[in-house]
Amino acid sequence: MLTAKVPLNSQTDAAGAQAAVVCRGVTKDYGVGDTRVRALQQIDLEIAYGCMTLLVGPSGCGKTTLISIMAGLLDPTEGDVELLGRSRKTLKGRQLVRFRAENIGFVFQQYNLLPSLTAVENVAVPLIIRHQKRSLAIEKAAEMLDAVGLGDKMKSRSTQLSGGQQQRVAIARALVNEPRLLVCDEPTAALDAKAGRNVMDLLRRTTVQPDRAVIVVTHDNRVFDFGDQIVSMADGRIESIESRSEALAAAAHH
Ligand SMILES: Nc1ncnc2c1ncn2[C@@H]1O[C@H](COP(=O)(O)OP(=O)(O)OP(=O)(O)O)[C@@H](O)[C@H]1O
Repeated sequence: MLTAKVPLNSQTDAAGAQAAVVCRGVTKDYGVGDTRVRALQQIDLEIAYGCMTLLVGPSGCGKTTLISIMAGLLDPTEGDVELLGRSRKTLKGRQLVRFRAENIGFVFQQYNLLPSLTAVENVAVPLIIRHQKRSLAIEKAAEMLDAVGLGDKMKSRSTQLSGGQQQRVAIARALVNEPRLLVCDEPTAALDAKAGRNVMDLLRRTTVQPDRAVIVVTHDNRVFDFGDQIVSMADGRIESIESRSEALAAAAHH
């Protein structure tokens, strides 16, 4: 067991399903006084376990702000957030940093790989930071790289990899701690259509599990059919929530 996981969430909905993240009345303001910008307004949202949730909407509608709050990176101005069964208000300072490191993985549009390290060393970084023995960390990282289809690129540096391959290394790095919540901000934006679909397919295969949840912010309508639920935002609010079957039916009518 690599990480101390929090116990399963006691939060249940009417159907008895558990939610990985619950937002209640979440509002976020940036700045103060005349410069104040209300980025989120009264967001109520549940992110179910076992699902990939896509967060979509026009530029500036608040997607990055909302996932930053759901990933425990940003405090809401008002409202409650429950993260993997823990009230956000009970997580402060070093405890919050540790909770994030143990439970939440991040994948960004920019892969943020360290160019002086090999692929396997990049994937091992989160384990080494958490004081895993180097040889064990490299072993675990190699398994993860294999799982994302890069078993033959262990020793490659990022400059020798394609964009899609670098994003797969970044996904392996985000998954090496076995996070229960994976948060991805525009993971396919820098990729061509085929590499984008490969990355989404990989995210689904490796992360959609009964005790995990994945949230993906995307502009990329080429990947909408990968989501189990599609949350559309506009102007800091949630406009609609569609399940996979509804989204596919709507797409078929266009
Ligand atoms: N640090 C900040 N300070 C002030 N305003 C901010 C800050 N970050 C975001 N905003 C504002 O909050 C609103 C929501 O921004 P956010 O980045 O969450 O939107 P987004 O939907 O992710 O946009 P994009 O798709 O362009 O990345 C915007 O009006 C933005 O200008």
